[in-house]
Amino acid sequence: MTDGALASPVRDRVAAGTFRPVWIVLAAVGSVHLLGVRLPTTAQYGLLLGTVLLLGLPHGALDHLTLPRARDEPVTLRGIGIFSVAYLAVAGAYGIAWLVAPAASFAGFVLLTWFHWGQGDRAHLALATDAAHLEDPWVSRLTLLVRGGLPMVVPLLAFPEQYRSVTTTVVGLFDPGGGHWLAPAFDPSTRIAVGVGFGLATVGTLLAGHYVAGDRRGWRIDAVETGLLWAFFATVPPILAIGVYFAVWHSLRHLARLVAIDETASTALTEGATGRLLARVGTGALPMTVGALALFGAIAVVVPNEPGSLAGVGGVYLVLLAVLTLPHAGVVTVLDRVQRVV
Ligand SMILES: CC1=C(/C=C/C(C)=C/C=C/C(C)=C/C=O)C(C)(C)CCC1
Ligand SMILES: [Fe+2]
Repeated sequence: MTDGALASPVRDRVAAGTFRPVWIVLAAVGSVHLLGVRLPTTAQYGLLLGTVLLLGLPHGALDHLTLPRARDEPVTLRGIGIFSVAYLAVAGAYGIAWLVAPAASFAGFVLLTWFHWGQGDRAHLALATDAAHLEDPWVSRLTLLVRGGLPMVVPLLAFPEQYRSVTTTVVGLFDPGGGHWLAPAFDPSTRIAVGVGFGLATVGTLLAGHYVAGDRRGWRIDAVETGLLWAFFATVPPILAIGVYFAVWHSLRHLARLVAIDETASTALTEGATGRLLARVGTGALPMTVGALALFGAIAVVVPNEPGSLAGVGGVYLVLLAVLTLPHAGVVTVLDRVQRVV
């Protein structure tokens, strides 16, 4: 067990809710696609936009409460005020970067997500399982690299055209044709090299984990999930795949982590009081979710080229996620240290 592992009744509930049911959802979506079913792109964007309310935005809307709760410190109005100003300053600086250099900001967004989703998965493994293999610092870093890379790299290998179209749409909000210098990323030779490299990193990381900790349950869960995510992102078109993953994988795991450090919520969880649990999480996340929605509207107005389609609105949403994820990943990085995940 790692230092930060949760108390066991909470941990068992978190594990029960975040592993198997979510694997089933991904496997079901993947299987339907293997049978040849395809959702129209607008429906895929619609589902991605559903994460505005469905777990996605709300998962970051508790950031202002996260560190005080993790450190067992009181939440004060003054603390929230200072936190919010700093948070918006970081988000705002990244927003300006989007205006100045949209293509580089997009590339930065993919790398930021790679890091952040990797750190999220690593923490969940460390906290919800006996992931002894993560106690090795190199296996821990490599696991972040592999887990975060799955949603960012595998779609590039399997669905380069949709990847390119999302890139063009998002960058095009700022500068039509501005995604030009990202074009080499979509060349077959780049994709083959990235695919081989990432495949080797995946296998190498799992082997190294097995080597340092043996065939333990936490490692087996890691291996099963890594295989499942490879298959999922190789099968399901990325706008849809990322929408599903963002809600039921990344956000659900993060929210479960926050429930575990909130006594009111974790008591409701262990007592099976679902209504009370949802009310607690929902009321906590409501104000900042509303704030994020206002920012969504503001970005739609500020981008130089007004979004003229559902894809454009989806693009604005991705820019919103980008600017919010920078300070959010900062909070999670500190949380990882407080909970001794790293
Ligand atoms: C939709 C989509 C993409 C990127 C999505 C990203 C980067 C989402 C990030 C969300 C975050 C960081 C949420 C907060 O945790 C790709 C892979 C570029 C191409 C295909 C479709
Ligand atoms: Fe997150």
